[in-house]
Amino acid sequence: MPSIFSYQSAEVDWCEGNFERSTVIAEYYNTVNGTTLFSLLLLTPLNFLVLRVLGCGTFPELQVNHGTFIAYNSQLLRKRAGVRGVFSVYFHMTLSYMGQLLDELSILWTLAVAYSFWYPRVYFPRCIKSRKHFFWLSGVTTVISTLMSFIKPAFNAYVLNCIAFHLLYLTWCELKKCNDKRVHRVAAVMVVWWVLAISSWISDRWLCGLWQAINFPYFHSFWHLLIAMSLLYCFPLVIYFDVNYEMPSFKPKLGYWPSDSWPVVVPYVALEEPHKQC
Ligand SMILES: CCCCCCCC/C=C\CCCCCCCC(=O)N[C@@H](CO)[C@H](O)/C=C/CCCCCCCCCCCCC
Ligand SMILES: [Ca+2]
Ligand SMILES: [Zn+2]
Repeated sequence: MPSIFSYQSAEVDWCEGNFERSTVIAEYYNTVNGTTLFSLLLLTPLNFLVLRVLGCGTFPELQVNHGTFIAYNSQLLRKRAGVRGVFSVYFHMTLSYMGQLLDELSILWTLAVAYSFWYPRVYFPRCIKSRKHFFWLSGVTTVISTLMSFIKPAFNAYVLNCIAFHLLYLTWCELKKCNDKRVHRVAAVMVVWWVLAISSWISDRWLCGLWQAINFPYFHSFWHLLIAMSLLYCFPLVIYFDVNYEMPSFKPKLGYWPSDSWPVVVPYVALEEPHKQC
Protein backbone atom coordinates (compact mmCIF):
# COMPACT_ATOMS: atom_id res chain seq x y z
CA MET A 1 0.00 0.00 0.00
CA PRO A 2 1.75 3.26 -1.12
CA SER A 3 2.16 6.00 1.48
CA ILE A 4 0.08 9.18 1.18
CA PHE A 5 3.43 10.92 0.69
CA SER A 6 4.44 8.64 -2.18
CA TYR A 7 5.11 10.17 -5.57
CA GLN A 8 2.05 9.85 -7.89
CA SER A 9 -0.27 8.69 -5.06
CA ALA A 10 -2.66 11.62 -5.75
CA GLU A 11 -6.11 11.03 -7.26
CA VAL A 12 -5.34 13.70 -9.88
CA ASP A 13 -2.65 13.71 -12.57
CA TRP A 14 -2.46 16.77 -14.81
CA CYS A 15 -1.90 16.68 -18.57
CA GLU A 16 1.77 17.57 -18.51
CA GLY A 17 3.99 14.50 -18.80
CA ASN A 18 5.57 13.23 -15.56
CA PHE A 19 9.32 13.32 -14.86
CA GLU A 20 10.07 14.44 -18.43
CA ARG A 21 12.53 17.18 -17.40
CA SER A 22 13.63 16.03 -13.93
CA THR A 23 13.83 12.82 -11.89
CA VAL A 24 12.58 14.60 -8.73
CA ILE A 25 9.98 16.96 -10.23
CA ALA A 26 6.92 15.16 -11.60
CA GLU A 27 5.39 18.06 -13.56
CA TYR A 28 8.15 20.57 -14.27
CA TYR A 29 6.21 23.49 -15.79
CA ASN A 30 3.24 23.07 -13.42
CA THR A 31 5.71 23.18 -10.51
CA VAL A 32 7.62 26.21 -11.79
CA ASN A 33 4.47 28.16 -12.62
CA GLY A 34 2.96 27.15 -9.28
CA THR A 35 5.35 29.68 -7.77
CA THR A 36 3.51 32.61 -9.42
CA LEU A 37 1.40 33.03 -6.29
CA PHE A 38 4.59 33.97 -4.43
CA SER A 39 4.85 36.95 -6.79
CA LEU A 40 1.75 38.36 -5.12
CA LEU A 41 3.78 38.70 -1.94
CA LEU A 42 6.33 40.88 -3.71
CA LEU A 43 3.60 43.36 -4.62
CA THR A 44 2.41 43.92 -1.07
CA PRO A 45 5.20 46.27 0.05
CA LEU A 46 4.50 48.29 -3.12
CA ASN A 47 0.86 48.58 -2.18
CA PHE A 48 1.84 49.68 1.34
CA LEU A 49 4.31 52.27 -0.04
CA VAL A 50 1.70 53.72 -2.38
CA LEU A 51 -0.81 54.00 0.44
CA ARG A 52 1.67 55.95 2.54
CA VAL A 53 2.89 58.20 -0.27
CA LEU A 54 -0.30 58.83 -2.25
CA GLY A 55 -3.12 58.02 0.05
CA CYS A 56 -2.58 58.41 3.75
CA GLY A 57 -0.65 61.69 3.41
CA THR A 58 -4.04 63.41 3.40
CA PHE A 59 -4.90 61.85 6.77
CA PRO A 60 -1.67 62.30 8.71
CA GLU A 61 -3.43 61.65 12.01
CA LEU A 62 -4.37 58.21 10.73
CA GLN A 63 -1.27 57.61 8.67
CA VAL A 64 -0.23 54.74 10.88
CA ASN A 65 -3.65 53.35 11.71
CA HIS A 66 -5.53 53.62 8.47
CA GLY A 67 -2.80 53.08 5.92
CA THR A 68 -1.51 50.20 7.96
CA PHE A 69 -5.02 48.77 8.20
CA ILE A 70 -5.55 48.67 4.43
CA ALA A 71 -2.01 47.57 3.74
CA TYR A 72 -2.39 44.95 6.46
CA ASN A 73 -5.60 43.65 4.89
CA SER A 74 -4.01 43.60 1.47
CA GLN A 75 -0.88 41.98 2.90
CA LEU A 76 -2.91 39.34 4.75
CA LEU A 77 -4.79 38.41 1.57
CA ARG A 78 -1.64 38.23 -0.49
CA LYS A 79 0.36 36.45 2.21
CA ARG A 80 -2.33 33.77 2.46
CA ALA A 81 -2.32 33.41 -1.32
CA GLY A 82 1.49 33.36 -1.37
CA VAL A 83 1.72 30.59 1.26
CA ARG A 84 -0.73 28.71 -0.84
CA GLY A 85 1.83 28.60 -3.63
CA VAL A 86 4.10 26.37 -1.50
CA PHE A 87 1.54 23.57 -1.42
CA SER A 88 0.82 23.88 -5.13
CA VAL A 89 4.53 23.52 -5.86
CA TYR A 90 4.79 20.47 -3.54
CA PHE A 91 1.71 18.94 -5.18
CA HIS A 92 3.02 19.22 -8.75
CA MET A 93 6.53 18.24 -7.73
CA THR A 94 5.35 14.96 -6.15
CA LEU A 95 1.75 14.36 -7.37
CA SER A 96 1.30 12.84 -3.91
CA TYR A 97 -2.03 12.38 -2.08
CA MET A 98 -0.73 14.61 0.74
CA GLY A 99 0.33 17.24 -1.79
CA GLN A 100 -3.13 17.25 -3.36
CA LEU A 101 -4.88 17.59 0.01
CA LEU A 102 -2.50 20.29 1.27
CA ASP A 103 -3.06 22.22 -1.97
CA GLU A 104 -6.86 21.96 -1.84
CA LEU A 105 -7.28 22.40 1.94
CA SER A 106 -5.03 25.48 1.91
CA ILE A 107 -7.29 27.01 -0.75
CA LEU A 108 -10.36 26.12 1.33
CA TRP A 109 -8.91 27.68 4.49
CA THR A 110 -7.61 30.74 2.62
CA LEU A 111 -11.08 31.32 1.21
CA ALA A 112 -12.55 30.79 4.70
CA VAL A 113 -10.24 33.44 6.19
CA ALA A 114 -10.96 35.84 3.32
CA TYR A 115 -14.74 35.41 3.65
CA SER A 116 -14.58 35.70 7.46
CA PHE A 117 -12.68 38.97 7.33
CA TRP A 118 -14.08 40.64 4.22
CA TYR A 119 -17.57 39.24 3.42
CA PRO A 120 -19.79 42.36 3.53
CA ARG A 121 -22.23 42.44 6.47
CA VAL A 122 -25.08 43.43 4.15
CA TYR A 123 -24.95 39.91 2.68
CA PHE A 124 -24.93 38.07 6.03
CA PRO A 125 -27.72 35.46 6.42
CA ARG A 126 -30.65 36.85 8.50
CA CYS A 127 -29.74 34.58 11.42
CA ILE A 128 -26.24 36.08 11.62
CA LYS A 129 -26.25 39.27 13.69
CA SER A 130 -22.55 40.12 13.91
CA ARG A 131 -19.12 39.49 12.36
CA LYS A 132 -18.32 37.29 15.36
CA HIS A 133 -21.31 35.05 14.56
CA PHE A 134 -20.20 34.96 10.91
CA PHE A 135 -16.73 33.88 12.04
CA TRP A 136 -18.31 30.92 13.83
CA LEU A 137 -20.50 30.05 10.81
CA SER A 138 -17.45 30.20 8.52
CA GLY A 139 -15.39 28.09 10.93
CA VAL A 140 -18.00 25.35 11.33
CA THR A 141 -18.65 25.27 7.56
CA THR A 142 -14.92 25.03 6.87
CA VAL A 143 -14.35 22.19 9.36
CA ILE A 144 -17.24 20.20 7.86
CA SER A 145 -15.93 20.89 4.33
CA THR A 146 -12.46 19.78 5.42
CA LEU A 147 -13.79 16.44 6.65
CA MET A 148 -15.88 15.98 3.48
CA SER A 149 -12.82 16.69 1.29
CA PHE A 150 -11.42 13.23 2.21
CA ILE A 151 -14.48 11.45 0.77
CA LYS A 152 -13.72 12.01 -2.94
CA PRO A 153 -10.62 14.23 -3.33
CA ALA A 154 -10.94 14.27 -7.12
CA PHE A 155 -14.13 16.39 -6.72
CA ASN A 156 -12.57 18.94 -4.33
CA ALA A 157 -11.09 21.21 -7.00
CA TYR A 158 -14.41 21.39 -8.88
CA VAL A 159 -16.24 22.41 -5.70
CA LEU A 160 -13.58 25.00 -4.85
CA ASN A 161 -13.74 26.45 -8.34
CA CYS A 162 -17.50 26.90 -7.96
CA ILE A 163 -16.79 29.43 -5.19
CA ALA A 164 -15.56 31.74 -7.94
CA PHE A 165 -19.17 31.93 -9.22
CA HIS A 166 -20.25 33.26 -5.82
CA LEU A 167 -17.46 35.83 -6.00
CA LEU A 168 -18.67 36.81 -9.47
CA TYR A 169 -22.19 37.27 -8.07
CA LEU A 170 -20.91 39.42 -5.18
CA THR A 171 -18.89 41.52 -7.64
CA TRP A 172 -21.98 42.00 -9.84
CA CYS A 173 -24.06 43.08 -6.80
CA GLU A 174 -21.42 45.64 -5.80
CA LEU A 175 -20.90 47.00 -9.32
CA LYS A 176 -24.66 47.68 -9.60
CA LYS A 177 -24.29 50.09 -6.67
CA CYS A 178 -21.02 51.67 -7.82
CA ASN A 179 -20.43 54.26 -10.54
CA ASP A 180 -16.65 54.51 -10.17
CA LYS A 181 -15.34 53.66 -13.66
CA ARG A 182 -12.00 52.53 -12.22
CA VAL A 183 -13.74 49.92 -10.07
CA HIS A 184 -15.64 48.64 -13.09
CA ARG A 185 -12.38 48.45 -15.08
CA VAL A 186 -10.57 46.44 -12.37
CA ALA A 187 -13.56 44.11 -12.01
CA ALA A 188 -13.77 43.57 -15.78
CA VAL A 189 -10.07 42.77 -16.04
CA MET A 190 -10.34 40.41 -13.02
CA VAL A 191 -13.17 38.52 -14.73
CA VAL A 192 -11.33 38.32 -18.07
CA TRP A 193 -8.24 36.83 -16.38
CA TRP A 194 -10.50 34.38 -14.44
CA VAL A 195 -12.34 33.26 -17.61
CA LEU A 196 -8.99 32.59 -19.30
CA ALA A 197 -7.79 30.80 -16.15
CA ILE A 198 -10.82 28.52 -15.67
CA SER A 199 -10.86 27.76 -19.43
CA SER A 200 -7.23 26.60 -19.14
CA TRP A 201 -7.99 24.55 -16.02
CA ILE A 202 -10.97 22.77 -17.63
CA SER A 203 -9.12 22.36 -20.91
CA ASP A 204 -6.24 20.61 -19.15
CA ARG A 205 -8.63 18.24 -17.34
CA TRP A 206 -11.06 17.40 -20.14
CA LEU A 207 -9.09 17.83 -23.40
CA CYS A 208 -5.77 16.32 -22.33
CA GLY A 209 -5.82 13.71 -25.12
CA LEU A 210 -6.01 16.46 -27.73
CA TRP A 211 -3.18 18.53 -26.22
CA GLN A 212 -0.93 15.48 -25.78
CA ALA A 213 -1.60 14.55 -29.44
CA ILE A 214 -0.19 17.92 -30.51
CA ASN A 215 2.51 17.75 -27.81
CA PHE A 216 1.23 20.86 -25.98
CA PRO A 217 0.00 19.69 -22.53
CA TYR A 218 0.73 22.94 -20.67
CA PHE A 219 -2.69 24.49 -20.04
CA HIS A 220 -2.58 23.83 -16.32
CA SER A 221 0.67 25.76 -16.01
CA PHE A 222 -1.11 28.64 -17.81
CA TRP A 223 -3.89 28.33 -15.16
CA HIS A 224 -1.39 29.18 -12.39
CA LEU A 225 -0.29 32.36 -14.19
CA LEU A 226 -3.81 33.38 -15.17
CA ILE A 227 -5.45 32.78 -11.75
CA ALA A 228 -2.58 34.72 -10.11
CA MET A 229 -3.36 37.65 -12.46
CA SER A 230 -7.05 37.40 -11.59
CA LEU A 231 -6.23 37.45 -7.87
CA LEU A 232 -3.97 40.46 -8.44
CA TYR A 233 -7.10 42.39 -9.50
CA CYS A 234 -9.39 40.64 -7.00
CA PHE A 235 -7.49 41.66 -3.84
CA PRO A 236 -7.68 45.46 -4.33
CA LEU A 237 -11.40 45.15 -5.16
CA VAL A 238 -11.99 43.25 -1.91
CA ILE A 239 -10.11 45.89 0.09
CA TYR A 240 -11.88 48.72 -1.78
CA PHE A 241 -15.36 47.45 -0.90
CA ASP A 242 -14.23 46.56 2.63
CA VAL A 243 -13.14 50.17 3.24
CA ASN A 244 -16.42 51.45 1.78
CA TYR A 245 -18.43 49.25 4.15
CA GLU A 246 -16.27 49.30 7.25
CA MET A 247 -14.80 52.82 7.06
CA PRO A 248 -17.54 54.99 5.51
CA SER A 249 -15.73 58.19 6.53
CA PHE A 250 -12.98 57.44 4.00
CA LYS A 251 -13.08 57.27 0.21
CA PRO A 252 -10.82 54.55 -1.20
CA LYS A 253 -9.56 55.03 -4.76
CA LEU A 254 -8.25 52.36 -7.09
CA GLY A 255 -4.94 53.33 -8.63
CA TYR A 256 -2.79 51.63 -11.28
CA TRP A 257 0.99 51.21 -10.92
CA PRO A 258 3.14 52.34 -12.81
CA SER A 259 0.39 54.49 -14.43
CA ASP A 260 -3.03 54.35 -16.09
CA SER A 261 -1.51 54.50 -19.58
CA TRP A 262 0.47 51.23 -19.25
CA PRO A 263 -1.14 48.15 -20.90
CA VAL A 264 -0.34 45.88 -17.92
CA VAL A 265 -0.70 47.49 -14.52
CA VAL A 266 -0.78 46.52 -10.84
CA PRO A 267 -3.96 47.82 -9.21
CA TYR A 268 -3.76 49.18 -5.65
CA VAL A 269 -5.97 50.96 -3.12
CA ALA A 270 -5.19 54.59 -2.21
CA LEU A 271 -7.14 57.03 0.00
CA GLU A 272 -8.91 60.19 -1.06
CA GLU A 273 -10.84 62.98 0.62
CA PRO A 274 -14.00 61.52 2.25
CA HIS A 275 -16.94 61.78 -0.14
CA LYS A 276 -19.15 59.03 -1.54
CA GLN A 277 -19.38 57.76 -5.15
CA CYS A 278 -20.21 54.08 -4.50
C1 LIG B 1 -15.31 38.38 0.32
C2 LIG B 1 -14.51 37.19 -0.14
C3 LIG B 1 -13.15 37.55 -0.68
C4 LIG B 1 -12.48 36.36 -1.38
C5 LIG B 1 -11.16 36.76 -1.99
C6 LIG B 1 -10.58 35.63 -2.83
C7 LIG B 1 -9.42 34.97 -2.12
C8 LIG B 1 -8.87 33.85 -2.96
C9 LIG B 1 -7.84 33.09 -2.14
C10 LIG B 1 -7.29 31.96 -2.53
C11 LIG B 1 -7.59 31.34 -3.87
C12 LIG B 1 -6.32 30.67 -4.39
C13 LIG B 1 -6.61 30.03 -5.71
C14 LIG B 1 -5.33 29.64 -6.39
C15 LIG B 1 -5.19 28.15 -6.50
C16 LIG B 1 -3.74 27.82 -6.80
C17 LIG B 1 -3.43 26.38 -6.52
C18 LIG B 1 -3.91 25.52 -7.67
O1 LIG B 1 -3.84 25.91 -8.82
N1 LIG B 1 -4.44 24.37 -7.33
C19 LIG B 1 -4.86 23.45 -8.37
C20 LIG B 1 -3.89 22.31 -8.48
O2 LIG B 1 -2.61 22.79 -8.71
C21 LIG B 1 -6.25 22.97 -8.06
O3 LIG B 1 -6.65 22.09 -9.09
C22 LIG B 1 -7.18 24.16 -8.01
C23 LIG B 1 -8.16 24.15 -7.12
C24 LIG B 1 -9.30 25.13 -7.24
C25 LIG B 1 -8.89 26.59 -7.06
C26 LIG B 1 -10.16 27.36 -6.70
C27 LIG B 1 -9.95 28.86 -6.65
C28 LIG B 1 -11.29 29.53 -6.24
C29 LIG B 1 -11.18 30.99 -5.93
C30 LIG B 1 -10.75 31.75 -7.13
C31 LIG B 1 -10.87 33.25 -6.93
C32 LIG B 1 -10.71 33.93 -8.26
C33 LIG B 1 -10.98 35.43 -8.17
C34 LIG B 1 -11.74 35.94 -9.39
C35 LIG B 1 -13.21 35.59 -9.32
C36 LIG B 1 -13.95 36.11 -10.50
CA1 LIG C 1 0.98 14.58 -15.37
ZN1 LIG D 1 -1.73 23.40 -10.31
